[in-house]
Amino acid sequence: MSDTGRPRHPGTGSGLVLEQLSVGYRDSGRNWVPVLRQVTAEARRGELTVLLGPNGAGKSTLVRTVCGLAPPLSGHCYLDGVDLARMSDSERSRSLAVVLTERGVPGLVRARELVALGRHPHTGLTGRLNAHDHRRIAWALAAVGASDLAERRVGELSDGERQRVFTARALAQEPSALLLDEPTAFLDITGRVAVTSLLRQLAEGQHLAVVVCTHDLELALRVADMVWLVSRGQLRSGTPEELSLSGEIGAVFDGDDLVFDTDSGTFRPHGSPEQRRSAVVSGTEPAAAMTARALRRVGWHVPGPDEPAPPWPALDVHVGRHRFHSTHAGSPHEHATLGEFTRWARGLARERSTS
Ligand SMILES: Nc1ncnc2c1ncn2[C@@H]1O[C@H](COP(=O)(O)OP(=O)(O)OP(=O)(O)O)[C@@H](O)[C@H]1O
Repeated sequence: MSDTGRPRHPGTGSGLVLEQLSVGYRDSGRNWVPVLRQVTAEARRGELTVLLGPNGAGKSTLVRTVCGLAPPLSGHCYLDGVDLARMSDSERSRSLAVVLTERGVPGLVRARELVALGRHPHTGLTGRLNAHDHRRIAWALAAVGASDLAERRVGELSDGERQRVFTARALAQEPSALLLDEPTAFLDITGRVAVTSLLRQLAEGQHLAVVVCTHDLELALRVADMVWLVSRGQLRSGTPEELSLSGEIGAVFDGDDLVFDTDSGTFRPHGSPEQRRSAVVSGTEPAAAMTARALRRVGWHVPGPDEPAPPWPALDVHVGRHRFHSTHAGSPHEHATLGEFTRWARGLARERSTS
């Protein structure tokens, strides 16, 4: 029997298990339309599992079903051997914490108060926090490196800081599994690397099954223990290397402008030299504008303020207050001065025009 007193499913271990699960949505005629059919996969405790797939593949529909916001059309989803569909709402909210993409936050709430909401499934009807609850809130803030943000108002936090606080709220629930939808969506390169590494550490350190739904393909492939790849109604699971070598990542994501390079495990633009040397620059002005200018001078194609950004830039640069952060072929780079960065970018542009 499980901690909740419910029978465990014999074939399932710890973590989140999808078994022959079909998920879908209700159309305007109130009929259920399947999006993913009979998928079977496992997200183990201690591991970071990344849910990937092109737009419209069914990632959000799967997340909604696992969270209990939509019923499975058939099949099961088990958490630590217990069928989530058979859990009460309060049981589910104690075991499974969900961080959805939330931008509309009551700005006046302090970070500590927001994290305290994570204790709600444990505090009973009174909602009164005891010493254990307070310890757990402080622990959750510390676990995401946000103790110094505790008394700050949530509305004043940066996107990256806010993401940490929402993750702390989920951790305060003391869940067995953590499910996050696009946790890096509004972050710059540094923030994306930091949040992804944090989730990796939490999975291992807290022995949680962490499932992250993201479009951040290259970063995901670098840090994921397992990938759930959804496309055309199916889900394939495997390590990033397995899915790269089998050609499944390429089959799903290769496009007119982009090809998956199995040697490096990253995507590269193919086609015109402009695509191969396309760059985007964000960050503090006027340094960002000067950086774009330096990049153009050494051979990069950087769109002007009124031009659309390339969907898959070969070089993604963020100009911080004291450093230049960039991502090229999935690897982060850092330079202290614009001169140093420009020399590095010039070499890279030459490489990319000959390779
Ligand atoms: N309520 C709905 N009504 C109509 N179509 C829906 C509904 N919910 C989902 N769909 C359709 O189901 C498919 C899967 O949608 P879903 O949002 O799960 O994809 P996704 O992988 O999360 O996409 P994205 O990466 O663009 O967020 C899409 O074709 C979508 O249009």
